[in-house]
Amino acid sequence: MATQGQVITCKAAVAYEPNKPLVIEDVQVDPPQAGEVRIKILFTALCHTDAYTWSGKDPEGLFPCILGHEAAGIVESVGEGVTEVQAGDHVIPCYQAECRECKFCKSGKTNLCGKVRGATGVGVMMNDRKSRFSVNGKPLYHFMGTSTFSQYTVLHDVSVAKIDPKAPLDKVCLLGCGVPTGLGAVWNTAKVEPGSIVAVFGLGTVGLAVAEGAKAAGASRIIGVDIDDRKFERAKKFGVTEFVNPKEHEKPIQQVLVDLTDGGVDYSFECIGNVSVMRAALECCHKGWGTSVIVGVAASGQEISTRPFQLVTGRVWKGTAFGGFKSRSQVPWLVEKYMKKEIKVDEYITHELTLAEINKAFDLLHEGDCLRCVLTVE
Ligand SMILES: NC(=O)C1=CN([C@@H]2O[C@H](COP(=O)(O)OP(=O)(O)OC[C@H]3O[C@@H](n4cnc5c(N)ncnc54)[C@H](O)[C@@H]3O)[C@@H](O)[C@H]2O)C=CC1
Ligand SMILES: N[C@@H](CCC(=O)N[C@@H](CSC=O)C(=O)NCC(=O)O)C(=O)O
Ligand SMILES: [Zn+2]
Ligand SMILES: [Zn+2]
Repeated sequence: MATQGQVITCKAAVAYEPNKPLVIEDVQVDPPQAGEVRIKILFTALCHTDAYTWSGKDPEGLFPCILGHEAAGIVESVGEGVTEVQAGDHVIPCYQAECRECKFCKSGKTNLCGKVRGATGVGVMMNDRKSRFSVNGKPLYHFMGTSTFSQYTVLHDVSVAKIDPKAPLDKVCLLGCGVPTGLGAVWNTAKVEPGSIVAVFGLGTVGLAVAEGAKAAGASRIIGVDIDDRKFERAKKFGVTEFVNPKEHEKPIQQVLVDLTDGGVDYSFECIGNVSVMRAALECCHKGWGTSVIVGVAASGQEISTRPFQLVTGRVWKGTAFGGFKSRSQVPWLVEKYMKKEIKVDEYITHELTLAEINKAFDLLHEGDCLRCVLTVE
């Protein structure tokens, strides 16, 4: 490859400061070092977690940086010792790594991986604790170990899932975050059984994927809760069977749901990132067994609370990261499921723009009818 071993200059969207428009810059991307992979990103979507970090409310948010973590691309070159991918492979960057060797990976109890998390949380690569990105000689921080708002990016090899080259990258880029998170919250974290009553708080991409997962799991009722009525019609296509808008009720939403379900739901999922809603999601669960899963990401300084009695009386409070999926092992499997039309992906894409239009894409993300906006990066 002509670019192998060379610094590549390419376009990237740089976040210089919280909430200030991203700037499309010519950035320099260093070659991958040992255990690293340089990827040509072809498509990236925007996730609300990008917006959250950009807002300045993420305690791990560092600036200037290159955001982005829901993407697909092709390996451009690999560093020394990389064996599982090679130039030309089609891949999905995985913000949640899977090394298969660390205490977490070997535990069989979690999809979290400890190998590179200490570096990805502070915006650098593990090898030399430095960034592979710079602009005019000044380093830019990496984000979530992925930084996909760039035509080229460098990842740790443990964060790269090799996928079927026949899969359409402009669609399967969504399998880098939101859709697997919702499906996995149901299948892996909650393990919803057939016949269950499920409540989904927040009907964005993640909440709709929860509904899709719950329908596939055989839930008998899937109650969608959202403050925006416009979300309801679309949610039916993802499996939501009933809708509740908390604004239309005087009683607390947890009481509304308890009354609707003869004592509470079997499973609830908070897909917003609002700590008051997290409490309601727990408290609408059935005494003795109801389980609530926190999926939404809440801002720095926010804390959850409830009466311990809620747990003493058998409700269970859990959380999920990337839906509990082991990234390198299971993202290719999710891609296959999509290819076999067993899971939706296209249906979550409501907008398509280019990397140059990224600020417009963030504006869209905050409007009610946008689920995922896919950017063409090339
Ligand atoms: N745990 C994980 O691994 C992941 C977490 N996330 C997080 O999941 C959350 C949801 O992401 P998206 O679906 O993309 O967001 P979104 O913004 O598209 O959806 C949120 C929905 O919640 C609704 N909503 C807002 N306030 C509400 C309230 N008080 N009561 C009821 N509904 C309300 C909104 O109208 C919207 O429909 C975000 O916090 C995101 O950061 C996203 C991906 C992975
Ligand atoms: N830096 C943030 C962390 C926010 C968070 O919880 N991220 C999720 C993924 S959200 C994807 O869109 C996650 O998987 N967390 C596990 C992890 O190891 O980061 C903060 O501190 O708030
Ligand atoms: Zn995300
Ligand atoms: Zn690991």
